[in-house]
Amino acid sequence: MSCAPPPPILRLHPPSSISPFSSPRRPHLSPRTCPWRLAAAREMPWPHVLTVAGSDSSAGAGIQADVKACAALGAYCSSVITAVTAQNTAGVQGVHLVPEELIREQLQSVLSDMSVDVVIPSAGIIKILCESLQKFPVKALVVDPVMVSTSGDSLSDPSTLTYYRDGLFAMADIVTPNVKEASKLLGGVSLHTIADMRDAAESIYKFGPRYVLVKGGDMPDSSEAIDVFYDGKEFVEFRGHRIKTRNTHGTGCTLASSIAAELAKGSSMLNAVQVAKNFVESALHHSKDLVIGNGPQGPFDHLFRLKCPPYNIGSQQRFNPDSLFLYAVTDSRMNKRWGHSIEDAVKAAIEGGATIVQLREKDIESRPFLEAAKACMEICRSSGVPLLINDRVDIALACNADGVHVGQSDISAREVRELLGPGKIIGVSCKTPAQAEQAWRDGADYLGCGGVFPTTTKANNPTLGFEGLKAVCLASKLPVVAIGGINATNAGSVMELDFPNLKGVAVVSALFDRECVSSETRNLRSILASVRCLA
Ligand SMILES: Nc1ncnc2c1ncn2[C@@H]1O[C@H](COP(=O)(O)OP(=O)(O)OP(=O)(O)O)[C@@H](O)[C@H]1O
Ligand SMILES: Cc1ncc(CO)c(N)n1
Ligand SMILES: [Mg+2]
Repeated sequence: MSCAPPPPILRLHPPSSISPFSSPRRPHLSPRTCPWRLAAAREMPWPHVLTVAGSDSSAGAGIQADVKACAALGAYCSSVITAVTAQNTAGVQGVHLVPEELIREQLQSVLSDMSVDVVIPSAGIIKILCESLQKFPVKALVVDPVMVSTSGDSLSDPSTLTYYRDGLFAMADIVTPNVKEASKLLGGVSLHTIADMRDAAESIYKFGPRYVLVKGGDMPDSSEAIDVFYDGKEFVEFRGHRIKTRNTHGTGCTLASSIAAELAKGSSMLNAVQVAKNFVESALHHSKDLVIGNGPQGPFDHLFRLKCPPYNIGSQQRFNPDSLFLYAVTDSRMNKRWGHSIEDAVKAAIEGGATIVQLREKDIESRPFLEAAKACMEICRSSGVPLLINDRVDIALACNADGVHVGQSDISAREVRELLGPGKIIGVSCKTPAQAEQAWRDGADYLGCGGVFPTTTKANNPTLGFEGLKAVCLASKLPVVAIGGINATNAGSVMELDFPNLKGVAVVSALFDRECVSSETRNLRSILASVRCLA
């Protein structure tokens, strides 16, 4: 149903895969002596975390957890081993430190060869670390002050405390003690309540890190797992469901390396912590009945998503908030009115330059809906445009859609995330800052905010106006797409609002309640582009 010659459309290319590199005997390199390094970095920057930590023979914590968590979240993880521990699901049986000279050599080997974004350092190597980071600066340091494991075993000698407090913390972007570690760092104060955790975060902040996260995984008698975040001014409580399982060995290491992976990928600190917390919770949920070892505390499966059907088919693109620029939302009644099939309407919207598509089909039976969704997936995949399904998680799972959009009365984003897993896009319709806050806590990727203008698409939908849109945008760190009554006449004025997280407009009738969907979309896209360039 093309009505005019199509102009070039936006194509989002999936990242290509990482190439193997570095033989074990390659000499130390410097960027000056290896020009191919710079060229490769420009073509394919790959998020890279270096963990400096101990090996855990049971492979649930330490280096092994870091490598698995980073792999699961799409970052490369190199490792400098500082200690070899003998441990299993019953506890820690032995710790043997690696000689300082060999730690120095490992650091030099990795940092001289690879572009590292984020380092997770350990205590006792501050001097060597400072020397290395002067030569090879990185974006961030995530310090997990490993002293006491969840099993209650000590993993460090008493001098470690001083190393952290008087050295490493001042260099850290974030430090992530558990409650027992926070207590030790503060001379043995007892931590029983959220208020105690806040006080502890405030006191630890004075040692010099930019952010503190006091983890509450080991707080007894709580139905929630609550971590307290402090940025020097404000506190944020990260609340998650407490998963009933024995398999919590390595949650702390996993949380720290997941934060590092997200920072390496370019996230802000708050988002990195939120993604990391959601990841740990999902991993525990999917591993709650796993039986590995005979002791009281087992490991969990970091790569749980490989076993979930939606993830093992092809490679998923990461969500790019810029794809919200021109968001086309279908409506079967409108398609019927104009004699368009869903597939034709989607094809035409993409031809016209839609950057993301949502199938919002309220009056269609499940089977024809799934068939149309599968056909639309093919169209969208081949154009690099993400396809989301409104509300119907079952349809999204069955057609392996890129995500789901839910409203306030649909199942929550947190539950959708449990079903879809961490790789999919989840959007939530929000009208208020409180709803936006909840969506962010539930692990949403973006917010749909409206109706900005009066609309006939949705009955009984209060109009928020620019003020309501502004309140939601300012209250949230998530990307926002404006929706409701947006058309060629008013779209420019929405984009002119220029809130940093307002990424685009979502449109139903101005695209689909028209004869020629592609030319309407093209026209709207050029209006948006005249106000704001797509980054
Ligand atoms: N049972 C659970 N259910 C959900 N989340 C949990 C659970 N246990 C821990 N967490 C979460 O895991 C993360 C790590 O917290 P925790 O306090 O267990 O760290 P840790 O004691 O340093 O871990 P470890 O020593 O086992 O590596 C936190 O975000 C915490 O809220
Ligand atoms: C090696 C190592 N590092 C960290 C932890 C904390 O869980 C552990 N148990 N083992
Ligand atoms: Mg713990």
